[in-house]
Amino acid sequence: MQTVISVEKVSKSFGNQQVLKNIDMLLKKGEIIGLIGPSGSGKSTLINIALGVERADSGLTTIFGEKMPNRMLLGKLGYMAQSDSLYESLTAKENIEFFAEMKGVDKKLLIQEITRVAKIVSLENYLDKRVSGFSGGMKRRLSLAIALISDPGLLILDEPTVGSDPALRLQIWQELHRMRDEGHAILVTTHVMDEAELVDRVALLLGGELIANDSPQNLESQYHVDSIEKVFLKAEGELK
Ligand SMILES: Nc1ncnc2c1ncn2[C@@H]1O[C@H](COP(=O)(O)OP(=O)(O)OP(=O)(O)O)[C@@H](O)[C@H]1O
Repeated sequence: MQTVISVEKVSKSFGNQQVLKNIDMLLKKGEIIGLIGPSGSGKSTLINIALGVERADSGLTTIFGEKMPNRMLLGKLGYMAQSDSLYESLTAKENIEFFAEMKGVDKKLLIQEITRVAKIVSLENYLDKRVSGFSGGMKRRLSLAIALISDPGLLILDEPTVGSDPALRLQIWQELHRMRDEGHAILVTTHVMDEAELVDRVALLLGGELIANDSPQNLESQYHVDSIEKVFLKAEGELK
């Protein structure tokens, strides 16, 4: 399978704090990787380095075989950051429209595309409402809708389901699985351990190192436990 994100021997320090130590990670087409780790373990830093927003001290990262940042790749990539960057004074529809135009979506297909992505996150009835009146969860969902514009080959989602209720989480995960089955590559971070059971591979960052990188089933049998939550606790030394 084609490699979509390649991270090779990446290290990064902020001052004298080493956040990432010699990280290797591959994300392939048709695969969902769940990047998990305690708060402050470097998940966002690793994503920012892969996206070319942050510079690694050493090592090499590529996306679709190209060094980032690379404008040519923007249309193939959907990114949802940990904090929403939305235009509060605009409506949800105007926000999606703005980003869709930036991504070069054909004007004739714009309405169809807005409706498609809004439906996935159950915001189709709020399209004409201003974002300033949205709850935190609604803003997360709008950010996810924006990341899904033009069905990108790679999705990078930092905590996509924060503020979503269980039914909506299920709907979002069904959509992620559908995209994966169609051959998209997805990198997702989450603090919700139930969600880590739904990925193809769990990448566990701890103490600056990727201490596990395998399917949820393999990790559970390796750690002799029955959930990823327990793998996580055991790896952290909390569970005997
Ligand atoms: N620009 C920066 N300057 C200095 N320190 C930074 C910077 N960015 C991140 N850090 C530090 O690097 C560490 C990793 O941060 P990062 O945001 O990557 O963690 P995370 O795993 O994404 O956390 P969370 O789960 O809370 O989002 C933290 O200790 C953070 O304070």
